[in-house]
Amino acid sequence: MRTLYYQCPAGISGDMNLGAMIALGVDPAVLEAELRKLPLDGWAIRFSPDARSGITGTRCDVILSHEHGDTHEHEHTHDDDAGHVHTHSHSHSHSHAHSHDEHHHQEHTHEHSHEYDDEHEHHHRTFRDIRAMIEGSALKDQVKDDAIAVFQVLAEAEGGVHGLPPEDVHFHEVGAVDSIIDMVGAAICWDLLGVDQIVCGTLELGGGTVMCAHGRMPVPAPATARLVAGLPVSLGGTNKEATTPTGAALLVGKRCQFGVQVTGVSTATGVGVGQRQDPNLANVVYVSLIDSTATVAEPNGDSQDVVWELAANIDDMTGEAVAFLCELLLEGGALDVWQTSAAFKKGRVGVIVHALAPADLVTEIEDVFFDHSSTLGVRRLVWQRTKLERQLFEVETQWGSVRVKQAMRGGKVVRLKPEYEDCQRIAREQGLSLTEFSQLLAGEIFDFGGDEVEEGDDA
Ligand SMILES: O=C([S-])c1cc(C(=O)S)c[n+]([C@@H]2O[C@H](COP(=O)(O)O)[C@@H](O)[C@H]2O)c1
Ligand code: NI
Repeated sequence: MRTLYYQCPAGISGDMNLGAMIALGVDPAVLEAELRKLPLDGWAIRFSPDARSGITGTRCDVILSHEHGDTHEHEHTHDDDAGHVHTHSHSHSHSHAHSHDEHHHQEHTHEHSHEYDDEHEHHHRTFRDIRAMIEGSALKDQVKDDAIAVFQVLAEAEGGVHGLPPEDVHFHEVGAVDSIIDMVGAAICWDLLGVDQIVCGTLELGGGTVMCAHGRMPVPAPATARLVAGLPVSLGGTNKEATTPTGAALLVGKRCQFGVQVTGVSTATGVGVGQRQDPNLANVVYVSLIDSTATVAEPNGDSQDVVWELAANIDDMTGEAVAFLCELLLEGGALDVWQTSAAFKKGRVGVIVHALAPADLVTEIEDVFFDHSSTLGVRRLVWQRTKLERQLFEVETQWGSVRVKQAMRGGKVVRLKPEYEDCQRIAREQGLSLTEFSQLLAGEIFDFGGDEVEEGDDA
């Protein structure tokens, strides 16, 4: 299970997220090659080292060129307090394409005076258009699903604000090419990083007001406010727009879990730098990749990992039904399954069924509990586990082949255990009790020279 853990004390926006993804290790050339699978022209993407309030990280700039043959960079600075500060001396204005302030543009002056239909040239897009474009591309299915999901939640939020069905939401700024790149780019990066889930602590929204196509609006902007309803947020950490609708949609659309515990090994960290210098707080997002299945080597040669214990109280099932449940839990990938006896309320005597689950199978094993027991709830507990190094060997004995599990500590063999299934098979064949056979075998296996064989992880 690979978790992307977002810390957003200065909020999040689409470009901050992409900067963090590159800082985490995504190859910018691979990201760009994937993005080129979209039928979009007139854009380039640039990543550069930068810093905010002394915190270094990666900054993302999406550079747009006009679609009418001009090749100059389309770089605007938008200051959310001052409104649009860039100057266009030519006649068109394309307010929809101006992502404000945080959105990767720098001040510029246009000297030319061409005329064109702004709505047409800049392709104002509905959510329906954007979804069709993504669906029709050669992107991976997982990427398409995530990209559409993040646009979907944004369309629902914008639709709620403007009184439109999500399909018909007209993505003003958000429909601009740079926003599509932010959203689809995020989906590509999550896929490249092998992310299974994303988790976030408290999300800072910011404060003050912001200028956009609707005029001056409060922060959080109405779409952001809708997106974060029900989530743990903080406000007023700065008087700027900290979390944009795009940033919030990325988290919500990817079904981010807020405030939950994450355990595992931190394999990479990345800092994404926002466009704005903010005197009140470092305008960056911190993202860590946590691998819950990774094993950490300890100095003494042991290794550590994390396992989950799932448990359910069962007081109304037959012994046979409980045994069947335990079998299915093991078949479902539980590392171990055991029962403890307990007396429950109303004088009911029953069992607690415990299953030890690797981090990447917690949901599947929980499903087995719900599908095959009468329980109404499954408890979860995370354990840090120290593991001895283990090997499984096949040993040729005078009675046939026997698998033997060997545990090592500090380079020495500290346990040797023949596999029960092999022992009972041979005990039957030889007409011996299990104890008798085990004693006969003991003499042989302490001096074996077997071949290592594959074993599944177990408790
Ligand atoms: O132009 C529109 S419709 C618009 C709507 C809203 C709402 O909340 S509704 C907000 N904004 C502002 O535009 C910029 C860019 O946002 P991105 O998500 O594209 O980064 C930002 O300041 C929004 O608050 C625009
Ligand atoms: Ni809007």
